[in-house]
Amino acid sequence: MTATVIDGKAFAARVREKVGGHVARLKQEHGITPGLAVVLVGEDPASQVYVRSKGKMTVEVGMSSYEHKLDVDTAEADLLALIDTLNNDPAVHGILVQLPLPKHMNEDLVINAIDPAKDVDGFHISNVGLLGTGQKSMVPCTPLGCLMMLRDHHGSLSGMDAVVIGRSNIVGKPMAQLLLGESCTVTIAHSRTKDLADVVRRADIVVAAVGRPEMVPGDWIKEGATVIDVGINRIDAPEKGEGKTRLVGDCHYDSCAEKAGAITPVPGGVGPMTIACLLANTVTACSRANGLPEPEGLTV
Ligand SMILES: NC(=O)C1=CN([C@@H]2O[C@H](COP(=O)(O)OP(=O)(O)OC[C@H]3O[C@@H](n4cnc5c(N)ncnc54)[C@H](OP(=O)(O)O)[C@@H]3O)[C@@H](O)[C@H]2O)C=CC1
Ligand SMILES: Nc1nc(=O)c2c([nH]1)NC[C@@H]1CN(c3ccc(C(=O)N[C@@H](CCC(=O)O)C(=O)O)cc3)C=[N+]21
Ligand SMILES: [Mg+2]
Repeated sequence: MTATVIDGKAFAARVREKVGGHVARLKQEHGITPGLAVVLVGEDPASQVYVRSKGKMTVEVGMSSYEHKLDVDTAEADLLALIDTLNNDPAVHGILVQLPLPKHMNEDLVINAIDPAKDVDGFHISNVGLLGTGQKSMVPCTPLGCLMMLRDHHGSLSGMDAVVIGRSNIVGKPMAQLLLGESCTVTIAHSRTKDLADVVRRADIVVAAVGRPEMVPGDWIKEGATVIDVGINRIDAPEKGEGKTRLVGDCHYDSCAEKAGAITPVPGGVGPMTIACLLANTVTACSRANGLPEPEGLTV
């Protein structure tokens, strides 16, 4: 079998178009422009690229983008003060603090200082609790993007065996919650899992969120399974020339594509959907903040 390639880049463009439509309506009918504030502490070049592309797409869909770049040695209290200002700024409907934060900061403390209604990452404990109990919340962007692609490809996921590899708070755990919400039978695997190969071989849906380049080989994949590769790993690519690099996922693409029914590529899979869902969450947050009906089809 040769897998259907799930084109996250094209899907993300359609999501952004929908977001753009809602933004235009909010402006025309209500005079409201949704705003997204992104806070970056430090100068990690990869994060800078990512923050820049988020800012560009935010503006492209008609929203206001506010970028705050803080020095790597900024005091935690100063970051908390900025978050407080953004929490109280009526032009800001979504706040994202780029992770990871420098070592001297307490990530939990910082995340939980964000107004949960503006927490477009869905990382605040209040949103985590709402998601876990099946209530309306802000849903983390990466898992939300994965779920949109899975629903689009399969329709109903009810009764499917899903294996999520990775148990981070930002990807693995919320992904598992969403799949449970779709009535999948969900297994969460991690670094202590015994016989990961056997666990993965049972799965109709595999979501890999590990951060280990090409760790999942095709022979772990059940014939016809759907593979969602969240991993973004930059590896050396001497074949492209000296000092060159390329991006790969957590799954070995070629061998997995031979076994899978459908697969997301890296790049061009989950990554673009994450950014599109960030914009979707911002327009959802803006609608809720103004007591307006939520845009349809942009959240779970
Ligand atoms: N496409 C996108 O938009 C995004 C992509 N990413 C990418 O996704 C990947 C995962 O990110 P994140 O969740 O933050 O990563 P974390 O490092 O926070 O978590 C990794 C998880 O993988 C598990 N793990 C590590 N080694 C193994 C192993 N050998 N076998 C099984 N499980 C293992 C860890 O287990 P344990 O808990 O036991 O340590 C942990 O639960 C990264 O490549 C990251 O760059 C992340 C966010 C967004
Ligand atoms: N508070 C917070 N929220 C996040 O959502 C968050 C974060 N911190 N820290 C870092 C991770 C990583 N992440 C990515 C999103 C999109 C791409 C993406 O668009 N990738 C492109 C490739 C980009 C390239 O070429 O480098 C693709 O996969 O096609 C990548 C990575 C969000 N994260
Ligand atoms: Mg992490």
